Amino acid sequence: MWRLARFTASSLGLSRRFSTAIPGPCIVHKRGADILHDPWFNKDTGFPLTERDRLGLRGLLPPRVISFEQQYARFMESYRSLEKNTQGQPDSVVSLAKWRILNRLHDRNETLYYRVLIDNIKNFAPIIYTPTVGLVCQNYSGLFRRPRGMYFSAKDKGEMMSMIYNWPSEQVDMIVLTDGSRILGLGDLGVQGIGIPIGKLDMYVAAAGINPQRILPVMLDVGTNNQKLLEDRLYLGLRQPRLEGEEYLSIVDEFMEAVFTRWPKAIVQFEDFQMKWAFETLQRYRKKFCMFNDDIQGTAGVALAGLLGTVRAQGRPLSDFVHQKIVVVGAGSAGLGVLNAAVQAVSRMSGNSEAAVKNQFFLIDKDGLITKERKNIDPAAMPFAKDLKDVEGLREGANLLEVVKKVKPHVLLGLSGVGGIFNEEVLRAMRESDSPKPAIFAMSNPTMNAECTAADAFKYAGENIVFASGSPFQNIDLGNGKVGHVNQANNMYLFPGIGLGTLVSGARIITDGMLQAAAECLASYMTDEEVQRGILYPSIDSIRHITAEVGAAVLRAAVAENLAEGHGDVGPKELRNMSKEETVHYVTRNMWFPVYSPLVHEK
Ligand SMILES: NC(=O)C1=CN([C@@H]2O[C@H](COP(=O)(O)OP(=O)(O)OC[C@H]3O[C@@H](n4cnc5c(N)ncnc54)[C@H](O)[C@@H]3O)[C@@H](O)[C@H]2O)C=CC1
Ligand SMILES: CC(=O)C(=O)O
Ligand SMILES: [Mg+2]
Repeated sequence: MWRLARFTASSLGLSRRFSTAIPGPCIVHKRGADILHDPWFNKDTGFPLTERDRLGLRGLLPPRVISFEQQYARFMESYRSLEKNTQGQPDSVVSLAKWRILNRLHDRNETLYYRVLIDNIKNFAPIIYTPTVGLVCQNYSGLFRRPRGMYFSAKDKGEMMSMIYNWPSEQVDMIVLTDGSRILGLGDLGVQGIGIPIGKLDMYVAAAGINPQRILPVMLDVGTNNQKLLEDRLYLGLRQPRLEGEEYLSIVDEFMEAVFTRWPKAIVQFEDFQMKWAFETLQRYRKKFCMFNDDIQGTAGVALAGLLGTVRAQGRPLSDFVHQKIVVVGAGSAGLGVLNAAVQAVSRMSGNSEAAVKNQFFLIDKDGLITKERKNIDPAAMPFAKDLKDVEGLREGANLLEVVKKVKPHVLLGLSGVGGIFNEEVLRAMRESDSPKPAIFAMSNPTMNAECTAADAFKYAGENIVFASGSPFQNIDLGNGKVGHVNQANNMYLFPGIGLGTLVSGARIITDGMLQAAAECLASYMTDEEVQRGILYPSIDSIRHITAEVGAAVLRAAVAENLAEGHGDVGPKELRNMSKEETVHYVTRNMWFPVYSPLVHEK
């Protein structure tokens, strides 16, 4: 049962008032200490006297009832004292201390946790998401206190169909799944990669208002090839090399079958799989199950929106995108996803075939510029390999500096996972770019893996650049009142809306059309005035608003493709008849918002 409530702009971090859904009374079958130990129901000292009486809580709590607002203020006070007390300590120590205090609240009282997260998303996203989540994964075995999510391992083969019923929630809407094989730019972290699905799903709750009772972080532990972890006596995962080939795929197949048998309407987001499995599983499942790969498809949409923004920032019409020279550094799942989306966009804009519009793109991997001369070229990178006759003065394997000097690109975009690879020389070479406003996108995560820092980009490539990074950096003070704006080009601007829009449309698959709608929505979100100032993406403070817009765009695309089967009591016909504004309202109405709901019916 759902009631509508109206919240003020400040309580939701939104630019305008809008309605969202809060749960009505829920019936709790537990009693006494079991309720206090269940973070979903727990209100700590906030239980009103009637609930204490009727749920067997009398005497289990100190007598005074503390309001939600007071609890909130108390938590924020503790958080600020922690900030004060850790001043001067190394960043990693401070970040982990902040993660611990948030995680403890998450373990204890989910309503309060998600409320502080939503209201302080700008400050807390870097803790629960990138960059700190990377550090958490690296130290996971030591930080582990209580399990969160589900673990399916190679040893569970044949058991997954029954195991899936061990999850206590009746309904699951959103699953984020990893095999831990490529965690951010940190490589194979095995079972410790579970931190990523947890962080992504926290963003789902904060940004998309997915009900936290209906999320499920999942680790598929098929072993690890990380020798250090295999030798670590505290390592919590399987101590065996990663499964390969059919053995690997049979584990993923079994998991997918189990999930969709129990929850046919769930959505599975694949996250941080090494490239070969990222592409293979996407092809294998995308027409069969409701799933997408965030690193390939979410990142592509966010990068494309940013690339279109850089055209507008140059004061040029969007159609000029077809003339932009773009160097992509990193030929992995993310880099190739971006290139595929960019090629599709240019092909649409120019009316030429995809094969005919690749000249403006240059792809570099660990062995330098990829050309047709390359031996054993990865099939996924093949379409972007340069013909040497089209790149006069460049050679197979040309290094990044040579390529930048020769091509003079409008955009230099890094998805290599290699920190600092956009060094002083490379950044200085971008001063000779053919663009009046060269763009530098250092998209690798976490911060230490960014291709360059914001400060270096503005210092060496010039104050006139447009800059974006995958993890957050502070804006740069350029002196004389001028500010070098730092954008966060991160798939967090799209994946929550892709998931939410798909969920409330009731579509059973996620198509290119739905993903394209998401990217176009993000691309058109900023005003010309903002884009001229180098602001390509909205502030994370307005993440719920942008997610509602993206979700509605995804939903409308699903309707247009005749895929929307409806959700809850809203059928396909009603979805078809909704105006654009009504779809945004409908999506927003389906967002969960954390408030204490009554646990007993009023007499
Ligand atoms: N900002 C965002 O939203 C996102 C950022 N990423 C980041 O992108 C990075 C890469 O992710 P994936 O593509 O999935 O990884 P991947 O492992 O599939 O690909 C990495 C690519 O970088 C290349 N590379 C390695 N060393 C290089 C060097 N020295 N010079 C040039 N290229 C080099 C490799 O050859 C490979 O092609 C990670 O750091 C990840 O965190 C990924 C997805 C989204
Ligand atoms: C942001 C993200 O998905 C990544 O770095 O892998
Ligand atoms: Mg990822």
